[in-house]
Amino acid sequence: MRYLTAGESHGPQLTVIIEGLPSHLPFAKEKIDFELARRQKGYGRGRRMQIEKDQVKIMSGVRFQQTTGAPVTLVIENRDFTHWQKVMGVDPIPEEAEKRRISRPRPGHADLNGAIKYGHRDLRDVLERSSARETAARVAVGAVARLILEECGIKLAGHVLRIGDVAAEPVDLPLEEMRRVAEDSPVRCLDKKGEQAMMEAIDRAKKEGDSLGGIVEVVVEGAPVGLGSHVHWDRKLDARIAQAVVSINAFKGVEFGLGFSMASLPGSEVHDEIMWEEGKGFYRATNRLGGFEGGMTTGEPIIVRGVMKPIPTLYKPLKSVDIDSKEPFEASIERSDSCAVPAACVVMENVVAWEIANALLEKFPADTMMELTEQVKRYRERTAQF
Ligand SMILES: Cc1cc2nc3c(=O)[nH]c(=O)nc-3n(C[C@H](O)[C@H](O)[C@H](O)COP(=O)(O)O)c2cc1C
Ligand SMILES: C=C(O[C@@H]1CC(C(=O)O)=C[C@@H](OP(=O)(O)O)[C@H]1O)C(=O)O
Repeated sequence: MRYLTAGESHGPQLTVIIEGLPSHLPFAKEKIDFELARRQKGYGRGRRMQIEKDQVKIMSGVRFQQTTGAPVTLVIENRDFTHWQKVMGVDPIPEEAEKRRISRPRPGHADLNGAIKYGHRDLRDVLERSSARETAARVAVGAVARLILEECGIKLAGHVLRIGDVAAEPVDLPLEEMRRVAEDSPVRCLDKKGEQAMMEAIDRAKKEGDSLGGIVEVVVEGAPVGLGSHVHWDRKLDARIAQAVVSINAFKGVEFGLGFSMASLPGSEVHDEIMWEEGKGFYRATNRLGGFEGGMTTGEPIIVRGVMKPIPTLYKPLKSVDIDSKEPFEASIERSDSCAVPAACVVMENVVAWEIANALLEKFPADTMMELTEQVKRYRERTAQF
């Protein structure tokens, strides 16, 4: 499968085309809209989220609530466009565009590099596309992937482990419960004390005109052994997930299982001992590697964490240089998120879902969902007997 997204943050809409979906996938629009609504929530978001009400319009590839096998086109409207038509319409009004031209790049955003690379004198030509508004499109794609995973008995959930200097206490919950507790939390945190402290940290940062990043964890259960491959670098599924996670706006790092702490541990405290049981087949005694060996799933839960840097647009300005006058300035801004880690958690869940669904369809090529689910079922039976 593959997909493309298009659309600017303040343009009329985001558009997604997904190609390679099997036919007869029950296409539940309400489940896609549910994921989009989840992404809009979260403590620390700015005013833009009060304007948008993200929902997909299905424009192709679906009839009578099922995929046909043809490319699926989804559209998400930008309600804010009505306020930006003069500068974002196809026929912009030159005086208006000049009046609202941006020449002051923000440290930490794509503004300056993008302008130099693409030769723009209006930084809007960069920021419109580099905006994390695009993650709404990727969440819609991931939500479609989740529909496939659901049919194949694969589930996932995400939660926030850290915001700024506040770390959540470890809470061990079954996946469904984890999902429910995270959903009820304004910061998607499983630990109630941590949740409160995180919200206070966001309030403090906001008051000081600053922003916060954090750490998000996603857990996937039910992925069969052997998704991905050791035979070539670009077929390693952990590597693909890593790319997908670091491609989320402001994500700077990724780790699996014990992650970076593996560096200071001996092998005997990192590798997961192999066990075997009649009927169940092979399994690991522990899951310290987070579900991957050799770029392939082990059959244990996938545990992946991503780190998000603090939001670059600050009310407390950082020093920068105007691209026209070359004079230093301290930026002032209209609006921004102070912390988008809870929203980014939903984005991460969905980009991971896409990578797993894609790997599933590489291992079990299928034109129809019946072909896919049958292959997965037979393979699970075979691997239990291995
Ligand atoms: C859900 C989400 C919301 C974001 N909101 C903002 C925002 O309001 N203001 C901002 O400057 N950056 C925001 N960002 C981060 C920028 O989009 C990101 O830092 C920018 O595209 C530069 O890319 P990089 O940080 O990956 O280098 C957000 C990121 C995510 C995932
Ligand atoms: C629009 C979204 O996030 C935006 C991501 C973003 C950025 O620079 O990444 C900047 C802000 O945009 P605006 O300046 O219009 O308020 C966020 O609101 C969204 O998540 O849907």
